[in-house]
Amino acid sequence: MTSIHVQDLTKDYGARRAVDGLTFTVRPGQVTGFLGPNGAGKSTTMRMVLGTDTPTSGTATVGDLDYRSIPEPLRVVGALLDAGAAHGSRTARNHLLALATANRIPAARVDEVLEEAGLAEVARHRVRTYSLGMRQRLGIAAALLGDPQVVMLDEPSNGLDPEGIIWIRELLRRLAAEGRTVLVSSHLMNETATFADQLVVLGRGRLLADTPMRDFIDAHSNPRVRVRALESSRLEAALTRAGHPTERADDGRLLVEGVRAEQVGAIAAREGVPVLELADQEGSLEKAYCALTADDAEFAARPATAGRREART
Ligand SMILES: Nc1ncnc2c1ncn2[C@@H]1O[C@H](COP(=O)(O)OP(=O)(O)OP(=O)(O)O)[C@@H](O)[C@H]1O
Repeated sequence: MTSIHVQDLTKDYGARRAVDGLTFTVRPGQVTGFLGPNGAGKSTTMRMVLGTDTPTSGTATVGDLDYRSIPEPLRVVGALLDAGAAHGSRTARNHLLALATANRIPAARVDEVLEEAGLAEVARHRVRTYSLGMRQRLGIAAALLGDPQVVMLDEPSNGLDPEGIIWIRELLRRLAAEGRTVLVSSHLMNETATFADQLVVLGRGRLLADTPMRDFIDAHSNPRVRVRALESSRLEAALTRAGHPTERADDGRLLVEGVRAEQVGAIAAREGVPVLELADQEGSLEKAYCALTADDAEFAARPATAGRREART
């Protein structure tokens, strides 16, 4: 089993520290979402894993090996870092054939990945005629070419249409189910929530979180309950007396912040109010992410009066 190990990794570009003492491990058999505001250091970290950037200090290895020392790297690590990497005057098929030859991958595999990426019909078209989404699919096809144990994709949904986004989601889930190590950066939180098991979150080059996605959402969201009752006003009054002020949703349901369904159910029962519907509202990854990273966005618009949060998990 091959993991990605990042250990005390730091990268300076002149006076700018892009990655700052990062340590985390990306494990096989799950999809790890790699999140962080613009400029947080995700791409730089991925480039150091791939050996295209050299760390200022620390290490980034794949299965304990420096990427540059892996003899046929595409067979071990497949990566999409820059969808514009294919030469425009080449056909997609020739682009992949060149990569396959350099890594002693059979040519038949080229047609397999073109098929898998939905590009079989346009495989003999020049890459310069491709849309952004098609280039993205080609980059993903290239990443899969060597049937690698480790797959690392930087913003794979970029430019994809809704069908492409579903394709990517299913592909990532399948790669993880096959026991591969999958690291995926994204700015699309709702999208990430559909495929990630684990999250690594950066802010200004530092590690803000490395945790299962469910735990991350629970830790950074307030519990909230939605309830529909026959005598809403009576329940509302009882909840307020118990220290749980309510809000009324447009559909007449009550929304109660900071409690669990069982607490609301118990109060309703004590009050003798018949409850028609009662549910905990799941926190969203987007809200949890924004709560964590609000102060760490390098390029965020923020009100002049915004103060820094004291506590951070
Ligand atoms: N080649 C480079 N030369 C100088 N500075 C760089 C270089 N590459 C990245 N940086 C800087 O390093 C920081 C981290 O950038 P990086 O692209 O890794 O962030 P990111 O998290 O991938 O951002 P985004 O989500 O916008 O892609 C930024 O401040 C960026 O300007």
